[in-house]
Amino acid sequence: MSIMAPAADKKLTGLVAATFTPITSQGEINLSVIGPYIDYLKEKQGVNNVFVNGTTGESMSLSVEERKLLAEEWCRKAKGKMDQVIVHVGCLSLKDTQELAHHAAQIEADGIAVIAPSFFKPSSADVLRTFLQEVASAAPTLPFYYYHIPSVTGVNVNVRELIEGIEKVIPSFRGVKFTGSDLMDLGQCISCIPPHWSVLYGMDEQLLGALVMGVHGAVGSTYNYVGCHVNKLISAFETGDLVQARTIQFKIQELVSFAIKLGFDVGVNKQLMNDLSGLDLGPPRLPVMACPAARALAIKQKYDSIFPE
Ligand SMILES: CC(=O)N[C@H](C=O)[C@@H](O)[C@H](O)[C@H](O)CO
Ligand SMILES: CC(=O)C(=O)O
Repeated sequence: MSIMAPAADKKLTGLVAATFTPITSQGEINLSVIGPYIDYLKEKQGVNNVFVNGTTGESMSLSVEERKLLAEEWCRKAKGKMDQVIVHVGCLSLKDTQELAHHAAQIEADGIAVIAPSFFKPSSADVLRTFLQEVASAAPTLPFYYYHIPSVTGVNVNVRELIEGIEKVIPSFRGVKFTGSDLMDLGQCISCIPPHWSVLYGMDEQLLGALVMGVHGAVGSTYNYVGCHVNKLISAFETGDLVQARTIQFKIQELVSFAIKLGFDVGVNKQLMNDLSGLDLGPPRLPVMACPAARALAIKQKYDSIFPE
C-alpha cells in the first residue's frame, strides 16, 4: 500500500449536516457551541457527518483566519463522535483556497470540498478542472469533492463533463456534492464514477428523486433539524417502501415551501435552527439579515404541526 494513501479515506454516505456557524451577539465566531452542536446532531438527529464552512455556514462572509479556527474546532470536537468532517475551503482567491486546503490536511479533516469561484467565473469545465487541480495540489492526500451549486455561484458547468477522467489530474478526487435540479447530469455522474466515490445530493426538498437516481448520501441545511425524519425516509427507500418514503418527502416539501414563502434565507434558517434545537447559534452576519422572531416562530409552528411529537 502506498504511504501516500489518505489516512481517513472511507466512502462518504448517508446524511451530512451542512452546519451553521455559531456567532455571538457581538458578531464574533463562537467556538464554544460547536461541542454541544455535535452532540445534538448525533443524539437528536442521528446525523454522523458534518459539512462545515459551506453555504449554510456563511463561509464567504468569514475571514480565512475565522474559517481556520472553526474548521479546527469542528475537527477536534468531532473526533470519536462524527464519522466524517468535510471542510469547505472554496474562496474567490485561489491562494486563500489553497491555504485553507493545506490547513484542512494539517487538522486531519476527512475531506475538503470546493465551490467554483463566482466573481471571475471559470469559462468552461476545463478551466474549472484546472482550478480544482491547483487547489487539490495543496492537500494532495485529502479526499476531494467538487461542490456544485449553480444557483449560488452562477457557474453551471456540466458536472459529468467536469469529472470525466478527473482522477488523472486529481488522484484524491472522491466525488461531488450536487446542489442542482438537473437529474440527467446527476445520473450521468453516478453512472460514470468508480465505486469508492460518492455523489451527495443537496436539494433537501427533492432528495427522494435523487435517491432513485442512485446518490450515496445527502448534504443539506435542513438535516440539522429534520435529519431524524430524513434518516427514516432513506431507510424506507432502501427497504422499497416508497409510500412511506414519499410521505416523509412530502412533509419536508410542505415545510420548505412554507418557509420559502416567508423568505427562507440563511438568517431565517439559522433562527429556525435556534428555535428547534435550543442551541444558541446567534445571528447571521451581514449582508444576511437577522430573522424577525415572529417569522421563525411561524415556521417552527408549521414544523410542529407537520411533525407532532
Ligand atoms: C442553496 C442551498 O443553500 N442549498 C442547500 C444545500 O446545498 C440546501 O440544503 C437547502 O438549504 C435546502 O434544500 C432548502 O432549500
Ligand atoms: C447547504 C449546504 O450544503 C452548504 O451549507 O454548503
